[in-house]
Amino acid sequence: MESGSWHIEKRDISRSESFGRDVDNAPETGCLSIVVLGASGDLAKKKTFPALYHLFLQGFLPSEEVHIFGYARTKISDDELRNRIRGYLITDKSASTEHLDNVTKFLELVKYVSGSYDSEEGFQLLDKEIAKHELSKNSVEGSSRRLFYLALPPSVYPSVCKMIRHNCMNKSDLGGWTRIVVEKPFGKDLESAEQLSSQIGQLFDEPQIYRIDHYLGKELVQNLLVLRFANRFFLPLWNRDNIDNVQIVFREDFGTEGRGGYFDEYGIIRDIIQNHLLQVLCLVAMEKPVSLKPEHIRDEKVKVLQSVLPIKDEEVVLGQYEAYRDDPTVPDHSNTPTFATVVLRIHNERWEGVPFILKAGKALNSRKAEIRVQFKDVPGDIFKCKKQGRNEFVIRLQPSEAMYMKLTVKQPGLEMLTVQSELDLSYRQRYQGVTIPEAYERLILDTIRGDQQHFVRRDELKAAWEIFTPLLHRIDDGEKKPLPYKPGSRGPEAADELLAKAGYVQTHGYIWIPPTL
Ligand SMILES: NC(=O)C1=CN([C@@H]2O[C@H](COP(=O)(O)OP(=O)(O)OC[C@H]3O[C@@H](n4cnc5c(N)ncnc54)[C@H](OP(=O)(O)O)[C@@H]3O)[C@@H](O)[C@H]2O)C=CC1
Ligand SMILES: O=C1O[C@H](COP(=O)(O)O)[C@@H](O)[C@H](O)[C@H]1O
Repeated sequence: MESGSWHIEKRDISRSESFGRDVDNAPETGCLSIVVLGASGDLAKKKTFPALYHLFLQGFLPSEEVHIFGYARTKISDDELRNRIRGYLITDKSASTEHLDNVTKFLELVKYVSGSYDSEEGFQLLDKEIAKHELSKNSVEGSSRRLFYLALPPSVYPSVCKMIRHNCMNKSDLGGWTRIVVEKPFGKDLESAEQLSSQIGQLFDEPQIYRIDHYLGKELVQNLLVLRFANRFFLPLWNRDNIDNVQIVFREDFGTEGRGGYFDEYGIIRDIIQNHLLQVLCLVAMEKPVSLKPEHIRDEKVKVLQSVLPIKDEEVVLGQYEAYRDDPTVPDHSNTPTFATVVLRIHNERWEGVPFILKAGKALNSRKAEIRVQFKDVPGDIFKCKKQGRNEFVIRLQPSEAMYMKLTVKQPGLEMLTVQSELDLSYRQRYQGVTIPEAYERLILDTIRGDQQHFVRRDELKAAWEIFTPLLHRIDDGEKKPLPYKPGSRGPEAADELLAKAGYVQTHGYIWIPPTL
């Protein structure tokens, strides 16, 4: 099979082979209604509907049980919504007839309901449509499952949740369920996030709320626990005695591209660092959980977050790319950072003194996300090879998923010379023909299965906002200003200087090249 193409493999939705999944959650069948609120938006068309399509293809959304509803204010017909979605599912003009047929079958499951986010009428109509579908599938009252995916700006979460609670709940607690999925950014600071949490918490119980962070659905992020706790050689090395510094990096080689209005309100720290990168940090730094049960894992993540010390001003570099303000939806005097490097310090026995450097930026020179663990120098270096670089363990989240270990070896030949090389596990090469699922696909499947392991718990979210709120307020008040940088560059030079000050030693003359097949 070609790499990147889809395995069309019918699977039993209730069959769960993953570790750590609660047995209580096991077989879940019955009529399933998936409602995408904000169906007219960017996330819905780019991520949510394509993820649902791929789940459908693999047999996780059987047409005899499932119906998908799009809901938004825009007045369009079922067919107009279907055509919009079709455009994102069929990108290739030479798509096979099988692919076209599959898309058509999938789109037959999709219906559109138009209504506002704060009026009963729209949601009553939605409820009527869901009930009609449930009836047509002979669902017994109380055994139907309703999943509401809020692909919406957070400002409308409270009213939408209220409308769902009052008008669209699964009719009985016997059997079925009602769950809601909420997107980030969940709030703008500690106070607003807590307020949002209380508002939603009054309407839904915590097990019904799925706070999605799509980085938790990425293959190599999901691999972190296995890597750390199922491999003997990482156990003794993963601490302050051996590790000098850790970098968690997100780079994009494009700017805010049509999302300037949204982005300017949030900035790179709220968009990427406070959620995606911090979640990755938790998995890199946490202690071994008692088991793989979601609550055990999330307990350990919260402990890491609560051990993070207040961020020091001198350990932050902000940037804003030139031309960012050319976007007509961005104010002329915007102080919003599109780049940030922030050093976090974890005050516990394992990590005292080890900087965790979180770096994220838009309009940079490349697109990639990775974790770079740099080890300390070898004591008593008889080969005098320190200059060639330190050992590093790199986990490349995207693109070209890989993990590689940079190490020093003898240069092949007659001379006793050392050289930097790597032990390389590149997924495309090692797992040829294996399709790596999209993060959203995995996470939506988890919500259907009732698995909260890869979702953010309320106390986790609170601890995350506690770390960044003071810095965010200083930026919002204009006390801390971003430095300009050229689009297509590495970001402000001051960020590299901060990296060096934090202890990162760059290996010159060595570049890892992903192997080609
Ligand atoms: N787009 C992306 O790549 C990502 C987005 N997210 C998050 O997902 C959520 C949705 O994002 P996205 O799809 O980009 O957002 P959009 O701005 O595209 O909004 C989605 C839909 O919500 C409705 N809407 C927009 N603004 C308002 C408003 N002020 N009041 C009421 N309704 C409004 C519109 O539908 P209508 O007018 O038809 O009702 C729109 O089609 C957000 O929380 C975002 O942060 C998370 C990760 C990535
Ligand atoms: O959440 C977001 O993520 C995307 C990047 O996601 P990725 O999976 O492509 O790495 C980012 O572009 C967007 O600004 C942000 O809201």
